[in-house]
Amino acid sequence: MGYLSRASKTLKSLKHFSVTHPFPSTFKANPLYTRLNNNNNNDHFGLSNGFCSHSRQNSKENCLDLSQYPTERIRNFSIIAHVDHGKSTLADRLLELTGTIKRGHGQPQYLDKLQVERERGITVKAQTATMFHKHNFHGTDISDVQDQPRFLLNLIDTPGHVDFSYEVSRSLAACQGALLVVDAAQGVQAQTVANFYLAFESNLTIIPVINKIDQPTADPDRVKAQLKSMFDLDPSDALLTSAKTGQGLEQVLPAVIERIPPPPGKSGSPLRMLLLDSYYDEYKGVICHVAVVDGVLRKGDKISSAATGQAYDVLDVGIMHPELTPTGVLHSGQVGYVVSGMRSTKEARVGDTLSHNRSTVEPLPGFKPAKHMVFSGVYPADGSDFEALNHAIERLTCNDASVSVTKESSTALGLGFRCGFLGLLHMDVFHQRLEQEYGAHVISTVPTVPYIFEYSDGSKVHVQNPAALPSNPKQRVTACWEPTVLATIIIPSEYVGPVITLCSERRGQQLEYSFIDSQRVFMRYRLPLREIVVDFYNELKSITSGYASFDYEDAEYQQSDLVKLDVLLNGQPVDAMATIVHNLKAQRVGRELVEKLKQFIDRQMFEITIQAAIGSKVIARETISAMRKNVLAKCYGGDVSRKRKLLEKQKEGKKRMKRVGSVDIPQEAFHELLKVS
Ligand SMILES: Nc1nc2c(ncn2[C@@H]2O[C@H](COP(=O)(O)OP(=O)(O)OP(=O)(O)O)[C@@H](O)[C@H]2O)c(=O)[nH]1
Repeated sequence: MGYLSRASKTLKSLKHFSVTHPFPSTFKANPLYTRLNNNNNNDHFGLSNGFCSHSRQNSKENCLDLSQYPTERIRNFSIIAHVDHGKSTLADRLLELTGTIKRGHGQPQYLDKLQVERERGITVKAQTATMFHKHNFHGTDISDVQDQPRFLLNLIDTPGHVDFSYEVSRSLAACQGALLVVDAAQGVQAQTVANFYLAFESNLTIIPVINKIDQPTADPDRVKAQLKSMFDLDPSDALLTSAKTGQGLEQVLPAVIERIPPPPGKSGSPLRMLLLDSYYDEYKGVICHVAVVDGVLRKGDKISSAATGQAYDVLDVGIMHPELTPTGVLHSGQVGYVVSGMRSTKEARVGDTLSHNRSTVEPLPGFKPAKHMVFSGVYPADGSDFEALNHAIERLTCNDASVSVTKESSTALGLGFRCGFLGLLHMDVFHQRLEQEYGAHVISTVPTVPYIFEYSDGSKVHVQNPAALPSNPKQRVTACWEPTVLATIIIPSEYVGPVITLCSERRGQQLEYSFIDSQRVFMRYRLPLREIVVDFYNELKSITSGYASFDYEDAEYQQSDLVKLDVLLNGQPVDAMATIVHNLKAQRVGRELVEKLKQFIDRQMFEITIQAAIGSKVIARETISAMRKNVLAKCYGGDVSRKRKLLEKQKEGKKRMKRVGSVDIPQEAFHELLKVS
């Protein structure tokens, strides 16, 4: 079951409980606790020495009395790494070690709770879990584990893919340290570099963890040397672990406690908390994840938002342990959740400062707004579903604050939305979540990057939708600019040639070329964003047999020679298929577009011409000859009910088509166009 549904189930059970019984004043009565305790028998807290040990109830209650954790006994840390280097698996092991989840709980990558994360095996949302751990500082002579001081540890598991680095940077705002996980065989990769700098610039204490040392090709010494040469990290500080076999894991939490400083907040100061994330629950409304920087938050308090000035009552407050666990209070330095009756997504702004109502506090710095790299139209597959899609997008954006949404309309597709995403994977994941979590079927238009066009009257416009440009931009446009990125590419040295060729084909400019060690090359390129959003990474992977790693950060705009490419069906332009391309590539892209469309549009009762044009100049053309698609063609004789079934299926398929003029276009045609670069 996905995280959201599990969390909402928990909330539902709490809600139900509060109707039939007074809300539990002690944790003993909490049904969630009962569930955990029953599930775990003696195992839940008895996994190891030094942890919030004992299965007994009062021990759990002791842990959850948050007043016993002054900031000196709190550590907030993230796990950051390149994709697939083992963050989520390491998080699983730490949750098990501390008894927060049962060992062998069933599902690996426990904190990857969304269906899309499980299906794709990637982390998309940062997830926080609170753990309790007993620790004896070096030199302190406390031999009995029971007498050792207990620490509250907030672990934030972060995504590795470049599209989700906004999640990483937001998570780091709640932390004082980070475990930088590096695969012992693959070594430092592009996102290792990017994540290191994110943590470094946030002044976090970085603990290098060389993971997967169980692999036959593991070479921890080589990785240590890379960490030293690239980041000046002391090789003796690196922890060697295998999250798979458990080797070396016992050093991780002691290192977290001893090396990472406690959070700096002051309990006695007025309340200030940072809104880190939010999601929508059917019953409770918006659930906010917060980091309490100063002061104390209690259930029943009245709080207000610095961004909107709106006041709210705190209806519920607690920690993620790892599910929502009410505690009634959060002290400074702690990370947890707050339910405050927010009903709309617009109220929960990530990066907002929440404080006690009417108190005047300096707002926290918040976050840099998300930078949208790719824009695409999102339309309901069936035009009558617009309201349902509107509702679904509103709910989903509450859980994914990095998507921008504005309404738009298209002559071909009707009413819809223009959405801004952090990258193509982000866009893909957003669509998948709309479908899986909200049952919405959508058609998305060709993704575009945000261009700037200057018109002859001197005005400049940001263009996120190619359809917004006049068909012959050359008539009025005097200059145009496109966004660029600074890309980091790390590859084994034998692949340098093909990668340089690929980058030049994509209009890249090499900025740096150096060796990380005897086998691996580090390259920096400036590339137009348009050239990397579509299929660059796949091609890079394929020409390097999967060994390349790639990351990018946004850079400034550069002047460019851009044209609008229109697609016409039977002479009629389809606004949803228009795209902006570099003049030099227009011919090739136009040809590919019409060929793709020819493959995906079925023959119809009349001839269809498909054209790609710049202004009035047609640069590519294909024709689909007339014919009714006979779905019964292969049905020689046979049962009449079988024929009826096929015709019904054809009718059903037609519902999923978009009619542009007189031409029916299947959804897949729109999807396929996304892949043309
Ligand atoms: N041999 C070995 N495999 C491991 C180890 N740790 C993780 N893995 C495997 O590596 C793969 C990726 O692990 P994840 O924990 O999902 O990696 P991640 O860094 O969280 O991935 P993203 O969230 O997509 O960035 C999984 O198949 C794990 O089973 C390890 O110590 N040894």
